[in-house]
Amino acid sequence: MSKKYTGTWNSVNEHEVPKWYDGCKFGIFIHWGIYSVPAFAPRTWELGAVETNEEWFCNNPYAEWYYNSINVGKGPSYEHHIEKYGKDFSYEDFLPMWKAENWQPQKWAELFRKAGAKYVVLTTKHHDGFCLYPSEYTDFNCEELGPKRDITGELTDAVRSEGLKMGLYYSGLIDWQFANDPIFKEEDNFGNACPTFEYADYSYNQMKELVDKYHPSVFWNDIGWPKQSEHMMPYFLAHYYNVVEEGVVNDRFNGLYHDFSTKEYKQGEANRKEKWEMCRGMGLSFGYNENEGDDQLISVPDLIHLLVATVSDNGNLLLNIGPKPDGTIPAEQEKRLLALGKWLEINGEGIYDTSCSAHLPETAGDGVQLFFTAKEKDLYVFIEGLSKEENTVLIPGVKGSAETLDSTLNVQCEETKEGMKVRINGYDKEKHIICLKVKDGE
Ligand SMILES: C[C@@H]1N[C@H](CN)[C@@H](O)[C@H](O)[C@@H]1O
Repeated sequence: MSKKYTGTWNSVNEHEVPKWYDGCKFGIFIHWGIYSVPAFAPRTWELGAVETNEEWFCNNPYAEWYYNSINVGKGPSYEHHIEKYGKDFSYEDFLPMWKAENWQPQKWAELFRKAGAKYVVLTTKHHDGFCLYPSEYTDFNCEELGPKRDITGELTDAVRSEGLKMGLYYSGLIDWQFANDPIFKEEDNFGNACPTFEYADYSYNQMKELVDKYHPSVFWNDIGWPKQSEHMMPYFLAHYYNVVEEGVVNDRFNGLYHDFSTKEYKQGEANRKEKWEMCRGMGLSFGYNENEGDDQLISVPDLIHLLVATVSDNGNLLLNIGPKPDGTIPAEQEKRLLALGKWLEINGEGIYDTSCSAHLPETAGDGVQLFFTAKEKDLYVFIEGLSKEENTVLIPGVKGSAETLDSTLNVQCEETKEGMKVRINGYDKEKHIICLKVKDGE
């Protein structure tokens, strides 16, 4: 009998992170919207690398912030807009250009499965207020305008048919249909971006309709929750968990509640003692940015490192894709997803359904890095930084014998007083990080 939650903090605080979310380790974030048409942002900084002050908001690398980037009236995106479209061309004028004419949700879902992802999170309403589902509370949605399809409904069906979990993103506190003063500083707006009871009711009703229509396995709220309806938060959470027993939420609810905490690029703190999730784009943007070609995206080795380092630290990686307005996924992004999937086909046993090991990451000399995960008593050792075909690596404090998850490698082990000395033959750089399994090694 599943637990029934009531609309009190005591009740919802009994909720625990469901095992499926911890075991999944890797998901696909999708930012698709009106902003995918202009698809423009300057390539400046990773979030968290600099202060989010006026310089950030007037040189915002997030292409999905295009509305605000022209609303501030200065900076590269503003100048680009005036030059390419003219000052009388409004953000909403892009809507008829978003046709999704080549969109095949099943192809997306198949690609996500091949990438080794186990869950997906789609933007249902980003800061521009445009809804990627037929909301009862506004006609500013993708069934009435633009693609004229229920994007959320079609993608949810396709994702679930491929055996992946479907999650939904909702911009809880910024909605430029309700409050659209230009944002120059985070503290001025994020804390009270839409300060009306009208918006508080609107957002509560939309969040509830998303739960009731799509039963999302993840409810990924962004920015925060309206102060005017903070007292309603436990009611929303109780309803969500009662409707979606496996449901899980992130930590962007005014710091009042979370199942898992989030990092975004360099912003946020990860504490390996609790479940957390890293989200980022493959470049500096979530929305598709035409300025980000193949050589400006994260490399495959760095992507595999990010996944291994995140998972070994008790995190999940939510890697974003920014589709084009016609519904295709940029080739440079698809290439990286397939490369990650190929690596996971060989090494996924050391990633999926693992937990944090008692062993902390460490260096093993000659630029070799070691990361660890555990699965009950078995220990998985990830070795990064090999360069030669034949390598000898000391794994400090580890005893027993190891086998490699990559059957094309040859591994010999020797027990020494410092730990396990492994000789690895047959390495080449296309293998990136390799993984050894030490039976009963945890
Ligand atoms: C996942 C990211 N979250 C930030 C807010 N920190 C958004 O401003 C950004 O556009 C993206 O949706």
